[in-house]
Amino acid sequence: MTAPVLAEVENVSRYYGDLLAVREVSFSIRQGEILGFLGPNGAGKTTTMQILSGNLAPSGGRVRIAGHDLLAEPKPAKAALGYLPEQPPLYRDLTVDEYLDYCAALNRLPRIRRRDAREQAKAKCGLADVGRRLIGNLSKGYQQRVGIAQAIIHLPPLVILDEPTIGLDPIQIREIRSLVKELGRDHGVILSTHILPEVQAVCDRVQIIHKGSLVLADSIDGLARHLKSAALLVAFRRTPETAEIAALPGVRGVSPLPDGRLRVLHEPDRDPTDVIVSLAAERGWGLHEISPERASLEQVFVELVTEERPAEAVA
Ligand SMILES: Nc1ncnc2c1ncn2[C@@H]1O[C@H](COP(=O)(O)OP(=O)(O)OP(=O)(O)O)[C@@H](O)[C@H]1O
Repeated sequence: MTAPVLAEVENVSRYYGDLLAVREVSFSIRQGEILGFLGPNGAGKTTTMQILSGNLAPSGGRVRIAGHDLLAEPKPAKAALGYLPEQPPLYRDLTVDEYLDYCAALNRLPRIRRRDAREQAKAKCGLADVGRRLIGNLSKGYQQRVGIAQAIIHLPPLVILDEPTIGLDPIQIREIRSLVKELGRDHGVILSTHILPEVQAVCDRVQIIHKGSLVLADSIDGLARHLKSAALLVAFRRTPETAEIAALPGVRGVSPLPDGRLRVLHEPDRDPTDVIVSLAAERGWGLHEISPERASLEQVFVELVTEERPAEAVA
């Protein structure tokens, strides 16, 4: 059975004055998915997250959360989502328990359920031992856990996290990422980030936003496959002069690698594999490896966001 759709975003745009910060963005997320919303600084991630969470009105388009239109039926729509903004709304002078009680009340949980909700959220976020500590005295990593706990205290099906690991040290980053992954078991999660390995480590799907437009929507594996590499890795038993390979049609350059292989850069639509294979047989080069080089996710990201793409290119 297909999991229910938790959020549907249709052609959402947002202007700030004359600046079109988000341009006709559409996507959806189902229960059990962790969707990475990836983009460089200023791409429009926070604006999109604020719109999705009902904190900012779109200039155009529509958002439905758990089947409820966010503008027409804000109460049930907002009850179905939890939101961790880029700047978590923490009160430094409250204890963790006091703050989470307050958040439970804000989310209109019946008084009788608040204590259980607080304890469950603390348990999920690794906060069981710090309920009586002042938030201001906690480490940044623990403060972020409190931020996540407030987002899930009312058990929303959808959780939206805007840059949850920003400003954390490497150990805290690892802990928060594994917490996000755990959240993905019970909730649909939208994770906004500018860090590609974060998406790789945590998400099932990715959407790349650049200058307000989605430039790619794919699975994590699909993202890696998305850009065909325009280079071959070639190994011979008797390596020819690089000039011989460099002279082949479509070849842009040849560079020897430290492990003895050659990296043959070629024009994307002129793969010289067949020519190299037959020449190697003819000239006795002893070809024993020839394979396309796989672009790393970093390369894919850089290529996608540094080239201008028409809107139709969005998957
Ligand atoms: N309140 C605002 N008024 C005017 N322009 C804004 C406002 N908020 C954001 N912008 C602009 O809109 C664009 C998108 O910003 P947004 O914060 O959504 O991007 P982002 O991808 O979240 O980046 P970052 O990670 O740096 O926050 C940027 O050019 C930004 O300067």
